[in-house]
Amino acid sequence: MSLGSLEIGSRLDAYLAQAVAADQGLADVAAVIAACAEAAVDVSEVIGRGALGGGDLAAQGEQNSDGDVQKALDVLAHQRFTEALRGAPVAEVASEEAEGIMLLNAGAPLAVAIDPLDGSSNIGVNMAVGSIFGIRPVGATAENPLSSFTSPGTAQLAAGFVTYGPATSLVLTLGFGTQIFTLDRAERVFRLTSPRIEVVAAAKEYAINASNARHWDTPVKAYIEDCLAGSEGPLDKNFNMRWLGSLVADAQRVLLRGGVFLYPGDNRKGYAQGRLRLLYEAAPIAMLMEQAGAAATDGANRILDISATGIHERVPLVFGSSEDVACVAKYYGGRNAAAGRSPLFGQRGLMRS
Ligand SMILES: O=P(O)(O)OC[C@H]1O[C@](O)(COP(=O)(O)O)[C@@H](O)[C@@H]1O
Ligand SMILES: [Mg+2]
Ligand SMILES: [Mg+2]
Repeated sequence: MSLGSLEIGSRLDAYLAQAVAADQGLADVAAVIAACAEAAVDVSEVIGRGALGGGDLAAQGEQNSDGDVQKALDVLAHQRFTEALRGAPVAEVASEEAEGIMLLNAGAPLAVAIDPLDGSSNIGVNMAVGSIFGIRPVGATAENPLSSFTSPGTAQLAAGFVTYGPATSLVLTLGFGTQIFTLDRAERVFRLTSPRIEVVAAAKEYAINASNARHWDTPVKAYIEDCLAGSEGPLDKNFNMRWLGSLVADAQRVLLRGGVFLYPGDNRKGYAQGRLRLLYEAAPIAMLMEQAGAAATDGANRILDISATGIHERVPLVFGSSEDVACVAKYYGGRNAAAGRSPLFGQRGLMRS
């Protein structure tokens, strides 16, 4: 489907109506997106009031499924999103903030994986956070709700994330390109502001939490060492580095400016598969990236081809400009960018350690 005559500034509901008019099969998906958008407007208002809201959004509570301490805003966003999804054609929800699969409307056709509040370490310091969702058909085995979530990311019908930053934006795909909508706060509606994102094939910016450098595996150490070498190294370009501590904000920058994001597996206890979760972080972001001409891999496999076996499963995640991601994948394959230097990992100081 193409966007037809929709203009910049069109409301999200008009966009969804046009999608449904072109393909009736998208009606349920559109209803779920509208529910997520409604919840996002409420969450955005709470975040926008900040300390004036009367409560401490960073107040710590219980541990979630992953062992992270939940903050008040994690819980509030989880409640608001699941409440909105209850009013949509959703049978099952896999949320970061709930241990098991939540059963909503029996017999409904869709299942949703959500990270209600992404970038939790930014709560309370007035920095960007977000919400991420991936929408899938309910699995073949109704008695086994997990079956809705064990198909590969290619089964997703739509995916999106909301960034609560200086502006609140909704980055969305229904499988025909990636669009960005911006929240019109006065009217409490999202309006189309970027009809078709096209990520540049290569850029000079990478994002990684460098404080973990000593724990990285050889391919990641080699790649980052070569980034740091700039134009004097095999990659032959000078890089900039950004790490916002919020996957959605880093992903939005990559969509708009290109570059590469890495959260690899590392040698810390519990981090063999990195930190990010396949169902409600990596798979939705991967769909948005691919729909914008970018790529996402775990180093060896396309993220969208990977199937989860549990709802909170982690996966090493590298995404961004297609040539940059392909370059990182070469390092994982034991080669680096410099022709004739393979196998290379004994040649450079960092790699000999
Ligand atoms: O603190 P670290 O290890 O740099 O991890 C940061 C990453 O963790 C996350 O905060 C994980 O998401 P949650 O906040 O939803 O748990 C990402 O948004 C971010 O990219
Ligand atoms: Mg997250
Ligand atoms: Mg979260």
